[in-house]
Amino acid sequence: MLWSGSGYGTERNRGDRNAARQLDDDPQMGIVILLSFRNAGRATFSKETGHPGRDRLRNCVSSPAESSIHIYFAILRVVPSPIPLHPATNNQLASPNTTASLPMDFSSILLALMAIALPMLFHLITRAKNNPRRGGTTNKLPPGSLGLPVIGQSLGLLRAMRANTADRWIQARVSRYGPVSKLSLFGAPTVLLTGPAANRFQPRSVQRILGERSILDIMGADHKRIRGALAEFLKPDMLRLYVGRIDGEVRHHLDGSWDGRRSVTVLPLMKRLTFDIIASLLFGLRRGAARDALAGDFAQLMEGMWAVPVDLPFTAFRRSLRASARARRVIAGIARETKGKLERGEASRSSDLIACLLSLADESGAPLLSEEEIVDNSMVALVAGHDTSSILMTFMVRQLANDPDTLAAMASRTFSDHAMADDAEHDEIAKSKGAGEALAWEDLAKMKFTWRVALETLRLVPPIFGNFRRAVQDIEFDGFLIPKGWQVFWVSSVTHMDASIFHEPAKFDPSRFKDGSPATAPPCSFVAFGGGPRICVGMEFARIETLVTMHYLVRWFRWKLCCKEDTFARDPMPSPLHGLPIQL
Ligand code: HEM
Repeated sequence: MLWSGSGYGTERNRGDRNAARQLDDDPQMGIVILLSFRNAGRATFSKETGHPGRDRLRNCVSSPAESSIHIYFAILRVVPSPIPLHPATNNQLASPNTTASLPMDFSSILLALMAIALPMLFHLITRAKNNPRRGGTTNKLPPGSLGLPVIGQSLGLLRAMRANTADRWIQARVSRYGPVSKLSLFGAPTVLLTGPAANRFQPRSVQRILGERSILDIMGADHKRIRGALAEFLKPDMLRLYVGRIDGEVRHHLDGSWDGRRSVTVLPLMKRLTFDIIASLLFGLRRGAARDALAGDFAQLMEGMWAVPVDLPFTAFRRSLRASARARRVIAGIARETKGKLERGEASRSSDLIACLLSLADESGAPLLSEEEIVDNSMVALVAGHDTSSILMTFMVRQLANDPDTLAAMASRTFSDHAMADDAEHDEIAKSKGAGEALAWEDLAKMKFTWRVALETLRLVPPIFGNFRRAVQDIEFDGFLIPKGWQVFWVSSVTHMDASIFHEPAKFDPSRFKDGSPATAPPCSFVAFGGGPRICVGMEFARIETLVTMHYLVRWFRWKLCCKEDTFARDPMPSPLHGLPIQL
């Protein structure tokens, strides 16, 4: 529950500078956690080699309270944690050896001392302010205990996450204190909220790796302007032009990386496929060395997004910043080239995202977005777009491996009963196409059941664990006060697994999305794509690439899971055991 930034790591490092500054300005800042998005729950704690895991977890929070959280995690970094490795993954906790490999120079020692002192001070100040005997606001704060200074309930939660029992951990709090409760996490006072109503807060974010002018970092009119610009390209009217190009990427990928193999590992392949699709559509990058290099840079960039934001040699964060700088140079170069092409009439607004953004002008005819904004938001779209859909498709493959009825409703159960499967929607569509003919927009409209399967998969395993919001003013929530400046965090599990909203919530039942959304569900109940003014702007894009990919997968392949143990971890994005190896 500590990762943020729409789950793309987009907020992890945000506000590193601001955080410390704002903490000074306002010692009362804290975190509010909205437990309304699914918390599938397990954070892995990794090697100190820059692998995501613990590094990721410790850095994803970037709020006014973030500095104390980062410092808290710095403690975990220099002091070996007593918490054991979760057996289900290869990820390891930092051992004394791995910590010993850290450069324990003066800055590390200073960091460690600050790590201990600042959160404690912060905790004590906040506690004092909230003490009723001192005229604080405790009487309006929710029930619950802040626990021990600095540590609070953090270790209990972290342990639960690593054991993939965070859902239960949270549910236990809800049973004990009700839907709104306070606790202390990572050195900051925190409020847990549950229910659809909790999904309606405004986010804040700052992002170091993706740039300061990204949609994730800005608010108000600027957010509207940039969102409007991205939506211009990501709207259905525009995307319908690209179904053929996506179809080409999918078929090329399946031909090259799946066909003729006896087994494949799904998650990394899906990541590469979604990267290729998005690089092609957003940047017009064709297959080849430039695209491969950018894919490498993005993989490195992603690792650092969940790393401690300490810009020192050999850290994942430093590597990520460097990869980000390289990627930005490439994108800036593409933007310059595209500008030239637009001027010479060799490209049009609909060529790709960059051409579209460059073509937009305000009422006075001036460019709507600055060059920096174009680069930053292209970076966001690339990160946001490929790390999410890839997870959705991976978990659909996992589901279909053990769910022959769902598979049969999508395509024939086996290749041999093909002729009998008249009602299977992908077989129906295929019958209407000529050999090798690409799918078209109209075909996607017929894939209703497949999209329901996707939505149900997203309900059970939302790629985005949650996101941060910040109270821009004092808020009354359910009779309790969320003070201005407190960070608010929503997670999806409680809402998605709420039996009063989703009947038999643990059951995989695509029919609950028959009309596109659960018939009786209140607004903000299905929140895999978020909700409100920050709802995912790439939803339609995700729908298209998912449907096209699933069409060819279920028509061309049958598969079995290789691992007997069918588990997944939150790393912090959901990640099936060993990346989901399957036998084809
Ligand atoms: C299955 C796939 C996807 C899922 C589950 C997903 C989920 C989300 C979620 C939960 C948010 C945050 C909403 C909030 O804070 O309330 C979000 C925001 C966003 N998504 Fe997606 N997303 C997906 C695919 C995509 C794709 C393909 C793109 C781009 C091509 C994209 C671009 C964005 C952007 C730019 C935002 C920020 C919107 C804003 O702040 O106004 N997403 N997404």
